[in-house]
Amino acid sequence: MNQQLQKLYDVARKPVRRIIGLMSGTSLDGLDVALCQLSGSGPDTSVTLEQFATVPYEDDLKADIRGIFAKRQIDFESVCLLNAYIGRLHGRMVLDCLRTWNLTPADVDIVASHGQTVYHAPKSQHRQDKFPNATLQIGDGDHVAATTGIITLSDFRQKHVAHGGEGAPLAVYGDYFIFSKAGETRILLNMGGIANFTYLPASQDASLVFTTDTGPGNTLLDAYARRFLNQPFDEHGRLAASGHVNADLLHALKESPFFEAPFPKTTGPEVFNSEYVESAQRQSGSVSIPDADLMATLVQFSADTISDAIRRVLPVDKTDSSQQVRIYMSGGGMHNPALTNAIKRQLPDCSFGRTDELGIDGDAKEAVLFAVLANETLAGGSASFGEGRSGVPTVTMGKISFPT
Ligand SMILES: Nc1ncnc2c1ncn2[C@@H]1O[C@H](COP(=O)(O)OP(=O)(O)OP(=O)(O)O)[C@@H](O)[C@H]1O
Ligand SMILES: CC(=O)N[C@H]1[C@@H]2OC[C@@H](O2)[C@@H](O)[C@@H]1O[C@H](C)C(=O)O
Repeated sequence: MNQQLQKLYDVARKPVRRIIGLMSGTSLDGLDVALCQLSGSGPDTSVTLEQFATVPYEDDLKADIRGIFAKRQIDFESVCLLNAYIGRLHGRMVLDCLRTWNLTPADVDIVASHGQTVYHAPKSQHRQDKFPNATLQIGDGDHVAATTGIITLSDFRQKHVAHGGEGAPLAVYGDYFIFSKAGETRILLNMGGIANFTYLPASQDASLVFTTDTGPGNTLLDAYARRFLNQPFDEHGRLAASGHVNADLLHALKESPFFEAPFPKTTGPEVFNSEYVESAQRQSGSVSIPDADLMATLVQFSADTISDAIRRVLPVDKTDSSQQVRIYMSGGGMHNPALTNAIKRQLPDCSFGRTDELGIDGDAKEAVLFAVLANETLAGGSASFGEGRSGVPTVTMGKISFPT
């Protein structure tokens, strides 16, 4: 037998596994590296976050990725080169983190690598009958495995698509196992480039849980922070806080059919980008509003569409205290008070916290998710999310790369 297969078998049978989860999201800020200890599987999964780091991307890498990111027409050679380059780079970033943490690759069982999403095209968006839902992540797992010497699971989204899903959001598969609690309805709200939430009812009924994207989180705010401030983001939402919401523009921004579509659904910067904003500005006669007003309106747009989506799952009876809902925030948007305060104003019946209070640093949550998905593929696989449910297929995800 191939010795690597034996190793994989041994890892799957270990009582406790050490898995490094890697996530590089739509914000292109860097690679999130989460060293996790995992035991059990399915609803019995237990995860401890041992170490976490975000390794920032250099400006030239950001520019290279932006050259192909979420664009319909690109230089195809760049995709080919970046696929190998990002895989090797992520591998080297893992090695750097391990050195900082005084660990060696031999101390780690598995790397779980999301890669870099470069294009996301659910059928609702591409609207071409003969093609299924589609999504593409690059940064090939063989390069991560060969660079680190650690068995790597990668490309988690394709199996989801193969079973009729949109390849995202996958958060439900981790959130349900780690964060659901009998007797408390929880909403796990992640505000990255795109915002999404997982609904975890107090009943813990697996057939009711789901994750859905809600629309833009920070992606439009970042695009205009680069333009207006020459900064990667509007620190603490200061520019937004100094402006006024333009009601006509806000109304035009909310016109996309995405917001009316049923859950679960996904989107990306392929739809919500500066062309989208410019078109809404033309439509609403707000092309020359001050920079601060545009930023304030974009924050309100993210906050309203997040709150509107969450409101759809809130219990109707507000007087029943057992039905109170707590929202646990994660992702970079939780650091932007202009955004979080606007959401809190829209959802006065909910209480708010961060996933940190549940033991997982909100900045690390998505990287931890991929460690949990890898754990499930190796050691679990029997948990069901309700047969035949649209958008939440019962599958395990990730392709296996041996280092040699
Ligand atoms: N101090 C801050 N003030 C304002 N915004 C912030 C701050 N810190 C982080 N952010 C926002 O968070 C973003 C990074 O968020 P995160 O790392 O969660 O995104 P991501 O993982 O790339 O996105 P996605 O979940 O869509 O893949 C930044 O680009 C910025 O918009
Ligand atoms: C295609 C893709 O990369 N989608 C990301 C993105 O970032 C946030 C949101 O859009 C979410 O749907 C997803 O990532 C998280 C980790 C998920 O799958 O749950």
